[in-house]
Amino acid sequence: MNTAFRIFIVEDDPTYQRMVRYFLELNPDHEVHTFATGQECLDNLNLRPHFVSLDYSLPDMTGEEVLMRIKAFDEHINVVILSGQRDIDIAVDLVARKGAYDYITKEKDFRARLESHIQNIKNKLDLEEEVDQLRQEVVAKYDFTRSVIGGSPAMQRVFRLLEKAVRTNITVSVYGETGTGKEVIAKSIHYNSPRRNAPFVAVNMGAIPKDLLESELFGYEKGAFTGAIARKKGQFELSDGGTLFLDEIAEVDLNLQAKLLRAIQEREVTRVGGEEPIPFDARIIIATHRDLAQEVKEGRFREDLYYRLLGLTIELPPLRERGHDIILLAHFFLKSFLEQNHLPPLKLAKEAKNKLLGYNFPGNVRELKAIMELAAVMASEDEINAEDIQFRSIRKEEAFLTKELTLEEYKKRIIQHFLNKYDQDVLLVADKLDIGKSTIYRMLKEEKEQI
Ligand SMILES: Nc1ncnc2c1ncn2[C@@H]1O[C@H](COP(=O)(O)OP(=O)(O)OP(=O)(O)O)[C@@H](O)[C@H]1O
Repeated sequence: MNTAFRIFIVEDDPTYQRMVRYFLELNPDHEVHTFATGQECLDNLNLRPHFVSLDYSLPDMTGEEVLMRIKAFDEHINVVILSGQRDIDIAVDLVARKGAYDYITKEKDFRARLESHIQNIKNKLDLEEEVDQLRQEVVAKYDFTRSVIGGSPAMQRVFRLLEKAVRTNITVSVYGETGTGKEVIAKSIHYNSPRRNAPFVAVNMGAIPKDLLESELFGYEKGAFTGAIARKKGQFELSDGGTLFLDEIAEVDLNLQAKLLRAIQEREVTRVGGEEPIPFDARIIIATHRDLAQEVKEGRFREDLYYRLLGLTIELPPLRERGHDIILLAHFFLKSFLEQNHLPPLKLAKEAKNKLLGYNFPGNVRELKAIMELAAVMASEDEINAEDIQFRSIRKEEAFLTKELTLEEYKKRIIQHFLNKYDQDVLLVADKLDIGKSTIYRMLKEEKEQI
């Protein structure tokens, strides 16, 4: 702890009071205050003691009453009851039911026990401080103005939606190819929302075997099935107060979809093998790389669940459509990798940038991250050159020609692709494709009219 550890001794026996004060003050980190009555102690609670040693029998009120009023003032104050032999039963009850930290009897080992309690409470407070600090760090990490990198018009649109999403509890559905950052977006929403101090729980529906998914989501009661040796909470319950991120939602089978719908609609779950409905309060964020509307059309996804989950829709564009973001992200990943590995800075050569800009990134941002990390390792001297950038994607490029469009439609797609790639810069795209800029303007006008 950085500040003094503040101790209240509430004790009407002056000899005891002096003795306890003496040995506790031997530790220079302790700030000790003594009070002979319950009222005096209560009057000074604004000093915010970390620890109160409370004699059970005081002249003006019982230890129970003082305890209750301390807890009503601030339930985090740790109170140890000092009791005589005849009050032990009451003291035990105060620990079990009224929130006292423990009780001590005034016997030989009294000093050792008091000191051990104080040490435990200090450790507990240190841990709480550490957890708080870590929590702040996570929150700062997911401040989306810093953690989600992107300056392209497509990502600016995403940022505007993120700002709207964090203000309410609306369900959010995130669509995007693999590696486009769906989970990063979900975390950013959580850590920028008022729910940031409650849990963010992510469940990858595609990664859990089908027959385990239900108990994973909803939990189970002891004896619900062979192997259920103790009751277990499900992810819905664990996300209470926070955010539940259901990744790869399209992978859930129709049977479980019905149960999901019920849970989300009623805002309560029933554990497998249980009867009692358990309410939960979590914001739901879903993600998929599939076209969920198409899944509905083909009968693989329930229409009612689809509409329930739709909420605010965020479409993450593939990296190849984010223009200069490729370079922003490349620098970002390069810098973090070098920092994490305590390596000196590296520049990114122009040819290396051009090589990156000309690639279609089937694995999206995740692939770029891996490429940059490898490039940092491969680079000699202080620069990453074109040959340090290695593409090893195992995914095929989009099967462009299998779509069977008309030549005119292909033309539009190609122009649109280049517009996205070069941040809607018509002149640059006209130059790259070697066509007249009026062709592009005409196409854009036609599209507008169709809308
Ligand atoms: N805009 C971004 N800014 C910074 N990092 C990003 C961004 N988008 C993605 N990343 C990083 O790329 C990697 C992949 O992101 P993430 O896991 O969120 O993708 P995903 O779409 O959920 O993937 P999948 O569909 O495979 O589950 C992560 O390391 C993530 O931190």
